[in-house]
Amino acid sequence: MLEKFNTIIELNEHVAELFMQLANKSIAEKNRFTIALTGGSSPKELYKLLTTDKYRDKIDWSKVFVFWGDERWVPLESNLSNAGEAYRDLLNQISIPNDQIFPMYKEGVTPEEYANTYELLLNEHLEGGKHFDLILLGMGEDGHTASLFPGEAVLEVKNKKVDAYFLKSQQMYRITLTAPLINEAKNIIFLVFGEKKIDALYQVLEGTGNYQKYPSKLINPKSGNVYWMVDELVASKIERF
Ligand SMILES: O=C1O[C@H](COP(=O)(O)O)[C@@H](O)[C@H](O)[C@H]1O
Repeated sequence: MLEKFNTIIELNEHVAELFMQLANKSIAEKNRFTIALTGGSSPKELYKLLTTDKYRDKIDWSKVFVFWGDERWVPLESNLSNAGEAYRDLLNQISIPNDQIFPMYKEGVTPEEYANTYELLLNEHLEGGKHFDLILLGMGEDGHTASLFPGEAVLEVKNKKVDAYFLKSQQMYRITLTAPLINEAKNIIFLVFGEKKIDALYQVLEGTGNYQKYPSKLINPKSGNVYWMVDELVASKIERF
């Protein structure tokens, strides 16, 4: 489902409403809500919005279990840490038990070891060991999502839920949910806006390039919903509007 908004403010309001509805529905039905957060710049305003009076106390955060879609292998104090950003913008402002938050980073272990541990955490906490209630995703200017980067072997991984690898182009380790696991989610929300991503969005949604070139093309949930939340500017090449 592709939804276009005149402004990024309207887009974030709409996503915050949807987030609240999905959380409340899931908590009413099964007493918990499992989410994977995204990093980068795209979710910043959404996270802040969720801490405002309009949303903060309308979600029972004590029933929310927070994971990440991907992470740069850096300590949470680093300004490159996706988890660190989410703590600052959202998690430190809400009443959520600390043992329900699972950053994708741990001091003293290798990224590969922690990918295996994270997989066990997912087995334990997700419905059926694999179904997130909601995964938030961003998309880079190169069409990557989570840490599924163009041309990387991680794009072909089928037998793991979480993978870690050294991303040469950025000279750092990345850890990420794999595409098969992401596609088991009940709901996926992509947040994509701004002029710099016009071409990537067009290529992913309407272009002929394959997923090795535009990894976001891998995201196609088996039976869940995928919402592409875009602003007018980024969608300017998309013909279906
Ligand atoms: O490296 C990453 O980039 C993507 C996109 O970031 P954005 O700044 O363009 O929103 C992000 O979704 C991912 O979590 C992050 O690790």
